[in-house]
Amino acid sequence: MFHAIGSADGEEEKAEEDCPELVPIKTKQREEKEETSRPGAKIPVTVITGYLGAGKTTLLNYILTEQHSKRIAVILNEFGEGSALEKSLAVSQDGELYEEWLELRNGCLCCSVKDSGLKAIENLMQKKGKFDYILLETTGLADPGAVASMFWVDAELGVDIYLDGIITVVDAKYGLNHLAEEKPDGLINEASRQVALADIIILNKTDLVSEEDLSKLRTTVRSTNGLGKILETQKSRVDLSSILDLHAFDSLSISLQRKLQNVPTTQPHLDQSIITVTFEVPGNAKEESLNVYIQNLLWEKNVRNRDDDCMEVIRLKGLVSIKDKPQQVIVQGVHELYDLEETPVSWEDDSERTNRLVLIGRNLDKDILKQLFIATVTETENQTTHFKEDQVCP
Ligand SMILES: Nc1nc2c(ncn2[C@@H]2O[C@H](COP(=O)(O)OP(=O)(O)OP(=O)(O)O)[C@@H](O)[C@H]2O)c(=O)[nH]1
Ligand SMILES: [Zn+2]
Repeated sequence: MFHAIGSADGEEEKAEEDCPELVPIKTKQREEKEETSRPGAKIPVTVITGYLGAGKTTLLNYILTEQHSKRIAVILNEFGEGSALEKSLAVSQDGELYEEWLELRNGCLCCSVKDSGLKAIENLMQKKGKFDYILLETTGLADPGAVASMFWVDAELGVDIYLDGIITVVDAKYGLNHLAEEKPDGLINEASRQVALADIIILNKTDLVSEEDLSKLRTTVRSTNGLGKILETQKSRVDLSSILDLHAFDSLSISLQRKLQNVPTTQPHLDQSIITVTFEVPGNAKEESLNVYIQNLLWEKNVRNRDDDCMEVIRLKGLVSIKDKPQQVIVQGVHELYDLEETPVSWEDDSERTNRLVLIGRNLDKDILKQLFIATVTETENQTTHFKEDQVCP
């Protein structure tokens, strides 16, 4: 795991008292299940994000109340203003609001937290054996990158859990407005950031829009994130198997190569919008050179496009060939964090070795990014004038 100094410190320490103790409602059936859970197995965490009111809690409530065979621990974000559903979930037998772990009839656990989900997860991990999956809802304005980074950086958590994927719920009616919103400071708006980071994008509330409007939204979302899978729902009713166990961040995603091959470079659909860029460069890269390439983009931020705007990479995914490594290597990046991980798959022969990268972000120029990567593989000087070592972007 590589991360820039000072990049992804969590806002921990706050939610200690939010999730004190589990309400014990033990059943015989549950105890039998506990015995069957494998000791030492890592628990997947799926982060659920999406703009205010998009349908995140609706999705979690659906999962909490539906009958399924999974034992899922759900961490809801702070109670929204007057959301009846959220409150009803958190009401105890004597009608008082609780902020603690509740064990539900279908095997799920539930908790609501105020600030960072990190403490809640630490508390939750003490109840190991009672669940096999964690779903975490972020607040509507959250940058899911920060939440996702938390699972990468926190080594103590890392031994028990892993980030399975990021789901972004988009409001079909207001999603386009949210995506087009211009921030006065020129920063990328939250809605776009959330879509850019997603492995799964759920276009929810399709009952409220015409097929024409839905199609516009679909096109815009696709142009932002060419990699994520798009699902369409009403009341966030989605087949659980299509959103869980994605292994989006680890080397178990063996189908990654095939998946990456089908990702096209997209055209911007909104001013200043985020796009997806993909390219392939044959050959091997030295590990150090590859690190420099990625770090220039994610840390140094000294790569610019033709208009001299800084390239901002939000998500990076790729399959690369590293010199002297027989196995294919996955590269994953979220904001300033990235990771290189060997897959169990070996390159068959040298002629097959290639690097395929997918970058999602703003001001990206495919030709420049590719040219810089070719220089990385061939170990030639950076010919491009768009690489400015001494000019760091704000
Ligand atoms: N018409 C319609 N309404 C929906 C649908 N899904 C959710 N809603 C409603 O939209 C409102 C917001 O849903 P929530 O699930 O609370 O949204 P959220 O993303 O958790 O919202 P915050 O946590 O406040 O950011 C609720 O009143 C839901 O009942 C849908 O498919 N169609
Ligand atoms: Zn909510």
